Parts: sequence; structure tokens; C-alpha cells
Amino acid sequence: MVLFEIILGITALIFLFVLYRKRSHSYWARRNVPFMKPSLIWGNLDNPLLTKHGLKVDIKNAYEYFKRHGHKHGGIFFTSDPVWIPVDLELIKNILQKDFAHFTSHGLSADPERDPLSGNVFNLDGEDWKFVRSKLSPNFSSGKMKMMFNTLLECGVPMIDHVDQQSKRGDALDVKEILASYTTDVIGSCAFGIDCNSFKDPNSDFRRCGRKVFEPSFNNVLRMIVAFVAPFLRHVVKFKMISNDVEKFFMDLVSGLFEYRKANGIVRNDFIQLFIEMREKAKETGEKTLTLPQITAQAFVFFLGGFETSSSTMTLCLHELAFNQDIQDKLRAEVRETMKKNNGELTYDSIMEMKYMDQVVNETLRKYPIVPFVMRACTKDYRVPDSNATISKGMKVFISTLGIHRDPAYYPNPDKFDPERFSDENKSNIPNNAYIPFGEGPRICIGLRFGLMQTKMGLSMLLNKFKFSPPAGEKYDFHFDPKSFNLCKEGSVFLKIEKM
Ligand code: HEM
Repeated sequence: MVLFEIILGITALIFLFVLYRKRSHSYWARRNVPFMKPSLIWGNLDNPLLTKHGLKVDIKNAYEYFKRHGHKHGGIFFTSDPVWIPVDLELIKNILQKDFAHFTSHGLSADPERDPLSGNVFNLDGEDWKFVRSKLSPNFSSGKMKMMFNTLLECGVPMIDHVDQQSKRGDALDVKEILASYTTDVIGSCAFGIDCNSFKDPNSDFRRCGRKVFEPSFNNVLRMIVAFVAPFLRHVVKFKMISNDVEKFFMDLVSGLFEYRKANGIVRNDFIQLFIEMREKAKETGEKTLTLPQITAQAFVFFLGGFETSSSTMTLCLHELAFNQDIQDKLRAEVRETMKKNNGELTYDSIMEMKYMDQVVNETLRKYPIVPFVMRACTKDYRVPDSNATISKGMKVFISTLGIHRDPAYYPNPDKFDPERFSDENKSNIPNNAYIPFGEGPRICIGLRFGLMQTKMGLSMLLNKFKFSPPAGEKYDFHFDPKSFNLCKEGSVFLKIEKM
């Protein structure tokens, strides 16, 4: 009898679950929006716990599906949650720029009271975001970038020494680890004014924290699922987006730096200095400014945004150059020519003026958009132009940068690495908004200039001295890391490096 009741209970629960899911999955049909047929459990996602390709490819697949069926946009489901996928470039332009007032949020809730580092500019919304962004923007002007340029150059020296020493052994080296150490040193110096020394101390607290935040560990995969697939769980299980030890490390670091510099009258060319000056100015004028935990959250997001994005760009670029020696030779010739004109030095202006370097970096970010989709949440009901569909407030919006950048309609033979797409003669063939590696509109990446400067600088220093090739017998092989939020190659990236 008891067994019968248990079976009946389970059957009733399954029945209710199926009814609930069917109802949830009818969301787009009820709104006359084209949609992809979802599966009962995961909706249109590959099982996030077993996936071989991850969220970025799920979203690219949805983009390609709607494009193939001639739709300008469409709806999918993250398990039971409806998500909107715009496809048409004009519509995307409207969402990111003209109609930004309807899409001001990234859709990632910040909870600064309980989870202080979550109160960073990437997560914030509405007036809080506007206020913080307006305080941060002046720190990324080209003047401020020039001010930090020498620090970047100094951080490149231990990298070159390290590669020089290690390459003598003749074994292939993991460029992914080398470049992550370089950008950790750069962001440690520029954002926090501290010498991380990642090449001498590969397990420094900074490098350890960097690995910990990005490694595809069980906790990080769970955090990604909570953020994208089931955000309601965050409040139910009181889940923190940043682990306690990483939070403590950054909170202690920034408050310690403020006190130490104040006590010792130390002034440096870095973001902490800019924050100190901002607070001092606010004290004089009485204007509203950022609190210390707010500043720590911003410095933390510079750390996150600053090191992984640029190191992955350089890693993927060197990987392509290893398999395309003609492009590598042409780029090296430009670097050497530029340095020759500047008495053997690299300067901010000369790096930013290198045309072929710009083409190669653009093509790297075209083929491998490190942030593979642009996220928005609808903040005010939105009537889709030229249609009778309305997107409701609260709806999550995912624009597939990877889908657009690999769309043969915009980039013929899209899997080919071809910097000529961005030459003066050819770049006008790329439609507006078909190239968005840094996002677009008022929420465009705030660190764009810094990221490009760091990437071009690292590549110039390495290519000037070394030749990169695939390890003996290795064929081109590329799999996206399914567990990583950003786009990167699964596993290490070993290349043969020879001094030239
Ligand atoms: C190659 C390097 C980089 C790439 C490809 C990249 C890409 C992006 C993308 C796609 C976004 C979202 C934009 C949108 O929603 O429209 C973004 C936002 C952001 N990035 Fe970057 N980024 C890079 C480097 C950096 C660096 C070096 C920093 C800081 C030092 C940084 C800090 C940020 C911040 C704070 C935001 C949030 C801006 C906001 O919401 O107002 N990024 N980035």
C-alpha cells in the first residue's frame, strides 16, 4: 500500500512537472515570436553538467537556427526560462545603441551588501551603474593609457627573459600560462601598484586568485549555471558569486594600499592612485564619490576583465601565427620596422599606429571573440520594430558575437584566419555592427583601449625576439573549453619557440 502511494506521488509530481514545463515552453508561441523547439529538461541548452561545447555554442546554434529560417530574432529557453536572441544587425544596433534605454542592464544582479565584489560596474544596473561608470570612464582616457605605458613595458621584460631562458631547452612551451603571467603582472601593477612577479613566483597570491576565479572547477561551473541558467537559486541558497578567500584577499589588499600610501605619501601611476585622487577631490568639493568597498569591487573587475581577456587574445593570436608563418613574418617585419624608426624602442603612439598589427588583432578577435556573447536584460517593455512582438521587462537578451563573427554572410570562409579582411581596401565590406568584440553602445567595454594596448605590446615584444611554430607533427586542432565563460582553447597551448 505504502509503495503504491509512493509511486502515485512520484507519478503525480512528474505529471505536474511536465505540465509546468509545457506551459513555460509555450511562452514564445503565445507571443508570436519564432522559437526553437526545447527539450523538456534543459530547454535549448546542452546539459550544462555534461556539455562538450558550453553556453557560447548553444547561443551560436540558436543564432544560426533563426538566421537559417530567415527570422530577424527568436526565442529559446534556458531550462524553463525564456531568453531572446536578436539576429538582424539593424535590430542589434537598435538594442545596443538607439533603444539602449530599454536594455540598460547586463541582467546579472549585484548584491553589494552580502557579496561586496559583486557591486562592480559590470553587474550594476540603472542609476548605480551610471554613477559608477561616470566615475571610472576618465581613468581610461588615452592620456591615462599613455601614463601607464611604461609600466606595461617593464612587465614585459621578465616575460622576455623567461621565454629566452626556457626556449633554450628546446621543449615546446605553454604560451597560455606565459601570457596569463604577463597580464597578471600588468594588471597587478596598473590596477594595484604591486609587483606580482608571476614569472619568479608562479604561485603568488595574485596568480593563484586569477587561476581560482577562472579555473573550470566544480564551484565555478556551479556559479556560471546559477548566474545564467537559474539566477533565482542565488537568493534561495545564498550563493556568493565570489568565494570568501578571493573576496578577503582583495578587500584587505585595497584597504591596506589606501592606508599605506596615505601614511607614506606614496604616489604611483596606477588605478589606485586615480581612485585616491578622486576621493580627495570629492572631499574638497563635497560631491558624491565611491566608498572603499565600491572601489575594491571596481579594482576587482579590472583584474578580471584585464588579465584573462587580453592573455587569451594573445594566446589565440600566437596559435594562429604559428600555423600561418607568412602572416607571422609580415607582422614581425612591421614590428621591427616600427622599432627601428623609434631608436629601437616601443612607444604608445608607434604601437597604436601599426596597421598590420591592428589587422591581425582585429582578425583574432573576429575569429575568437573572447567574450562570445553580449548580454542585456530588457529594462522597459520593448516593441520589436516592424513586428507585432513585444519583449517584456526582465527578459534576458543574448547577442551571439561568436555567431555574427563566424557568419559567412559577413565573413566569407569564416574559419580562415585572414587579417586582410581588415585592410583599408576590404574593411568597408564588413557591415556595421558585424564586428562587436568589445560590445557596443553606452555599455561598451570600458577597458577597450587598455586591452588593445596590452595585447599589441605583448605581441610586439614577443615577435620582435622569437619565432613561434607548432610542436613537431602537430596539426591545427581547436576545441572551445566548454566550462569556461570566456572563449578559450581547451587545455594548454604548447608552441615551439626559437630566438631570432
Ligand atoms: C581584449 C580585451 C577585452 C575584450 C575582448 C573585452 C570585451 C568586453 C565585452 C564584450 C564587454 C561587454 C560590453 C557590452 O555589454 O556591450 C566588456 C565589458 C567590460 N570590460 Fe572588457 N574586454 C577586454 C578588456 C578589458 C580590460 C583590459 C578591462 C579593464 C581594465 C575591461 C573591463 C571591462 C568592464 C569594467 C566592463 C563592463 C562595462 C560596463 O558594464 O559598463 N575589459 N568587455
